[in-house]
Amino acid sequence: MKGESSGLIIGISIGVVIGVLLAIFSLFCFRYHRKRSQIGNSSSRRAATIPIRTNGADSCTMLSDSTIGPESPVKSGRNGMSFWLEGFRRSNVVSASGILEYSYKDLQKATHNFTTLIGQGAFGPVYRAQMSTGETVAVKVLATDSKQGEKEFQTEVMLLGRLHHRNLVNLIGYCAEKGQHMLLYVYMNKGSLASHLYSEKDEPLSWDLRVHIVLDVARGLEYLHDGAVPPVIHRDIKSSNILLDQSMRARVADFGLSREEMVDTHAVNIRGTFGYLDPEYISTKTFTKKSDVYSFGVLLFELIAGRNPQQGLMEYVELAAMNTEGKVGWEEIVDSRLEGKFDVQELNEVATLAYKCINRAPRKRPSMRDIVQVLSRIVKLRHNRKHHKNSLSATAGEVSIDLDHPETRSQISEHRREESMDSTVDTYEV
Ligand SMILES: Nc1ncnc2c1ncn2[C@@H]1O[C@H](COP(=O)(O)OP(=O)(O)OP(=O)(O)O)[C@@H](O)[C@H]1O
Repeated sequence: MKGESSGLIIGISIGVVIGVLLAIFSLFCFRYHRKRSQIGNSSSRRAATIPIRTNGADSCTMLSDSTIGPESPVKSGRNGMSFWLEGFRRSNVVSASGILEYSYKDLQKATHNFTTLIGQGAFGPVYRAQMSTGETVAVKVLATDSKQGEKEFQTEVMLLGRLHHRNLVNLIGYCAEKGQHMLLYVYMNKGSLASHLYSEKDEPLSWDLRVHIVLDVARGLEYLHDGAVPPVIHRDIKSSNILLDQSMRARVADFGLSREEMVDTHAVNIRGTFGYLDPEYISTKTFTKKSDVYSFGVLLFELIAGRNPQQGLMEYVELAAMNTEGKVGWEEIVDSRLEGKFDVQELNEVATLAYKCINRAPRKRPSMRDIVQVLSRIVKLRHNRKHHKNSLSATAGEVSIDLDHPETRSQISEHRREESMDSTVDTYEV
């Protein structure tokens, strides 16, 4: 009898242990499958929502974008299992939009307890963060007292999670913890275009570089207007929202004021920055792609004249246009820091384009696609001219070159930088 009851107890115990083990095993399987299907959904959602342009440039951009770091969901998402394990190791979670979520603790460490301030925007401070992977990123902390913070945050994560282009400052992660909202962006280590235009300590930007920069900006905007589905209007194009990377390639930043066209065509308040605002928008309160084109036109004139639009740039432009009828003779407004080193024909072509962008009638303004075509053509012609000149001097062949001379060395490195830019422009060509 005693033997029977102890046998029963042992049997029940074994049964319970097996049951518990089975339960743990099935829970593990369930979590594993759920995670995999989430990853699958997230990558298929990305594939469905990230627009692919007819020329394929953006799909290529997204996959080959050099700034997409090792933590990029795009890169990691290709291998669901390794991504899941990696995510676990780093304690980063993938949000619904496919953007990585970071913990407050990790960001606190990466910014040395938020002491690495690089700037202050309307929505709060921006810090440089050194991640444990070695990657440097910019962390924008949305001010907690900002009324628009919450909405802004949600809009940015949702929008930027699906927007990727080599000429946009792409969002790479976010943090929503301890009542704080933070956005992590690709770090642009040469700072803003505005700082280069107006800082005394920086070398003045050359004319050639200015044209490359506006072409980069135009491509970023063209993607937002014509590549993204639904289209995105930036709403705050200005020189402080154009950031430059190590090789002085430009990207459009700060989508704090971006809205999807279909969601918000009739904003109640005036948004944007004084000096860049489309007068038509101010009178009708309706923001369209052509309002971005207007701001882009102001930016073009800002680069030509090296003058701040908030300090009478457009009055200056209108005065010059009275003499030129908007077509030629724009030399008189050129930035004196260029010291006359610019191509007059290029200058007049860029200024004529800028003048069309700021036309009072929005329908008379070109589209961003038209603008990209005009600027690409200018750069391509310059490239051809240079090649022609180089081949002529090569055939002449009578110049002896001292490779050790410092001036020759600096000319060679400048030439290499231009060649690298020109070759990138060629791959951009529509
Ligand atoms: N990804 C980034 N990489 C490097 N620096 C950045 C980055 N993002 C922002 N910054 C710097 O941080 C500063 C603040 O940027 P932020 O975009 O918040 O505001 P802003 O564009 O200057 O002003 P506003 O908010 O009024 O548009 C700027 O000086 C900018 O140069």
